[in-house]
Amino acid sequence: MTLPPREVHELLGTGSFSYVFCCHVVGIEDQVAVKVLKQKDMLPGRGREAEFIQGLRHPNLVNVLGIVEEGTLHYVILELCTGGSLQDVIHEQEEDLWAEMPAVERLRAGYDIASALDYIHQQEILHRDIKSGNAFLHTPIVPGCGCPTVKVGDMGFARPVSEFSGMTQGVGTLRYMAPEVLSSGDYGVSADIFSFGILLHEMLSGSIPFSSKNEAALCLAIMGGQRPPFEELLEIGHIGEERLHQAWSILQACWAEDPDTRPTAGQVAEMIQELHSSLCR
Ligand SMILES: Nc1ncnc2c1ncn2[C@@H]1O[C@H](COP(=O)(O)OP(=O)(O)OP(=O)(O)O)[C@@H](O)[C@H]1O
Repeated sequence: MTLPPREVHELLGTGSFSYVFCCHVVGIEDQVAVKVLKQKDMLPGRGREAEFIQGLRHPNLVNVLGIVEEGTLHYVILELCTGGSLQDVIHEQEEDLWAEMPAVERLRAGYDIASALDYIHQQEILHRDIKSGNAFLHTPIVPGCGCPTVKVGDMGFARPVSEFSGMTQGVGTLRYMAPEVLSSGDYGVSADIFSFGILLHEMLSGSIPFSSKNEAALCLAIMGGQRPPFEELLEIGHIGEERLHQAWSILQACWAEDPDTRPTAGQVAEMIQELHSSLCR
């Protein structure tokens, strides 16, 4: 399938591996994001794996609408998200809209990501790069109107999980990496749960995970059992002591040292939903 861009509107952003443009493409009415890859080998998945990724459909995923190889040009056609990444809105936007976002909405946003993870894990796919830079707001934040739908994107490192062998190649983003990924041992879907725990803490607290550490110190800290601090969670606002501790236990379960004791994405989604409902009462 080829879907050449019909009209290129604007550069949405650049990543380490790509340039992303807002475009109209032949055969799709809505505007899309076209991610032009700097290197061919960064195309998500290969062969059967690419089919896997294109077949994924979930309301909390940046759905992949096409993967195109045309001569020297390699690009991925994605659902367009106009609200920026969570990394942008939490740490980089001047308006500080995230600081105003109520705890209940931050939890809802966390639920969106856990639901997407639950779905891809059920399809036996491991994301391998869960972080705030890879979670996108479908539409921009409108002050006082809650958090727009969050969609998990960037499946560049995603791979199908084989029942019989765990992954051994450590990929992802250091500050979100599970200890077993850093130590290059076998890892599986529970490594995504660890990264999700770090991301959820970032969403609830508004703090950059392990902000002051250099790479070597960061590796040692994570492998030595260090995690983001409880005190930063107090930034979530007044949700009461019991709920604060409930949120803390969800985080601790996700980033447990032993991957086998971490909850599944479905269980995490349920725990977040329970806490969210108690805040809505
Ligand atoms: N679906 C999308 N809709 C709108 N903008 C997008 C979309 N996907 C990516 N972008 C924009 O393009 C930028 C780069 O995308 P992305 O982070 O996925 O690239 P990458 O090459 O995988 O880089 P990195 O590994 O550094 O994150 C994002 O920060 C965002 O601004």
